[in-house]
Amino acid sequence: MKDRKREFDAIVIGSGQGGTPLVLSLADEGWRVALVERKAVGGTCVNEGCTPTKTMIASARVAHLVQRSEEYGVVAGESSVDIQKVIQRKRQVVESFREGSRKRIIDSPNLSLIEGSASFVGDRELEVRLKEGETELIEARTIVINTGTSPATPKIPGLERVEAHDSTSIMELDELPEHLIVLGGGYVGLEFGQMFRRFGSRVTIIQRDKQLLSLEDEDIATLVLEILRGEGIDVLLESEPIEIDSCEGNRNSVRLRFSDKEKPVVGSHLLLATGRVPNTPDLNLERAGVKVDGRGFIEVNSKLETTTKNVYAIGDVKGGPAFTHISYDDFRVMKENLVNGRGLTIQERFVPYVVFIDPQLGRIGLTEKQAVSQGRQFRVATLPFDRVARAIETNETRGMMKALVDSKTDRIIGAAILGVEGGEIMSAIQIAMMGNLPYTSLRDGIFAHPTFAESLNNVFMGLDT
Ligand SMILES: Cc1cc2nc3c(=O)[nH]c(=O)nc-3n(C[C@H](O)[C@H](O)[C@H](O)COP(=O)(O)OP(=O)(O)OC[C@H]3O[C@@H](n4cnc5c(N)ncnc54)[C@H](O)[C@@H]3O)c2cc1C
Ligand SMILES: NC(=O)c1ccc[n+]([C@@H]2O[C@H](COP(=O)([O-])OP(=O)(O)OC[C@H]3O[C@@H](n4cnc5c(N)ncnc54)[C@H](O)[C@@H]3O)[C@@H](O)[C@H]2O)c1
Repeated sequence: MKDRKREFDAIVIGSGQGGTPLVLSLADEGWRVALVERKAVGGTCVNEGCTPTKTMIASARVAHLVQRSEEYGVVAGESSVDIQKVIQRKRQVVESFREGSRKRIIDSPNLSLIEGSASFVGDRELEVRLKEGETELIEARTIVINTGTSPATPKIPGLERVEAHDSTSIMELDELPEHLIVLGGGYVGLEFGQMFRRFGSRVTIIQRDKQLLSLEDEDIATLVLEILRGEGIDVLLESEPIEIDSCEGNRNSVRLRFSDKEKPVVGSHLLLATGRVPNTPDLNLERAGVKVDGRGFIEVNSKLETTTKNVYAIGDVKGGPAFTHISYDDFRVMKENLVNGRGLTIQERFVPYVVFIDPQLGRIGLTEKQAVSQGRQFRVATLPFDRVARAIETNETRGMMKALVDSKTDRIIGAAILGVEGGEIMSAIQIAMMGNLPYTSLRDGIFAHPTFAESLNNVFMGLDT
């Protein structure tokens, strides 16, 4: 134990997507700040989430286009994927992001980076088990928890006896899986499933629910299913293994058993993509009086205040939508409230997101099923991508656009864009929603030809017929 307790104006636990900009801003304002991080600066997004996956997905898209080159009249010859080079490229991008972030932290006056694992001793005091083995006590009048989540491990008999990968370890494989079994048909399962299929692996996705991407509308989920099956991915719906074992005499084989009626699925590698759990058990939150919900997520009000005065929680650890841009918005709220006493809340903010399969699924606002359950009066506009000029010209016709418009106000209340650059087109719709424009502004707006955005004219014209 270090003998001197250090005191700060604020301590942030976890260098996630909200915590890192928050410590930099507070230090900039002259606060004496400590950032405690137990693994790597940059948190999940930079080291294990968005950055590495989107870098590898870019490689997978190139592999896919090479395989399709003859459709464009280009003869590319034999091609293969060098997974080690793919991984090397991913490591370089991650390292550049992480080191950039680390340098900004280290160079910031008033800011101390403490590398170790923090847990509460009291409501203003933390003990940090430092990486080099010692422990240190630190104290502050303001404490912000930004500790994120970790991959969940489902309770399935036999799982402990096989080698199972999570979203982090699957990006560090020595070789391409011959047959990857993906358990879970959510964001992680679909992004990795398609990626490895495009790298050349056989892929089977096993999903417990009756559709992929459980929260999405059925028409969108069905189209996603068709697209993935069209690329040769096996998808089992309403399937949940009851037991897992390894095939006798073959260390590298996993076998998933289902109920008696279904055949077992055997593969070379297993990826668990069944959700994430909050990083709260190590924090000793009860010593600070900070309450968690039944799943361990920290309870906060709309100002991100926990049940303990001057202790806040931001990002994934508070539950709710788990995206980098949401954690970053928590930072904006936190900073304005701490520095300028503005009393901002996270109520009624936009929650856009993109599932980075190819074609992408960009989403904003209500789904149709949410709009129905809220009793909203609305109209639905749809347009298949094979009626979009740019999509035909670029031979990327898979997908559809779907938008919901309030019947009384003509305002757009939700959209799902499943198509190439779906995230960018969704963002254009989001800007219209942010500006509270009626759908007619997009129907009648002049957009450059031939862009994907131009098809916003056509999708909303559908409401007039
Ligand atoms: C495979 C994958 C792909 C993803 N892709 C996307 C995407 O494309 N777009 C998107 O918006 N989101 C994506 N996400 C989600 C995104 O990564 C998270 O929403 C985001 O990182 C949340 O950040 P956060 O601020 O909550 O904390 P995190 O980024 O999770 O960081 C928390 C930090 O706290 C540290 N920590 C935990 N406990 C302690 C402790 N006791 N002491 C000290 N430090 C501690 C951890 O080591 C970690 O560094 C993806 C996630 C995964 C897993
Ligand atoms: N593009 C992005 O923004 C992006 C990408 C990756 C991850 N993320 C974030 O990470 C979080 C975690 O993603 P995820 O895909 O792990 O979780 P998820 O909750 O999105 O999906 C998990 C799926 O696994 C299924 N499942 C659970 N247990 C199962 C079992 N035993 N057998 C079969 N199926 C089972 C569930 O029905 C669910 O559909 C997401 O909520 C998201 O916020 C975001």
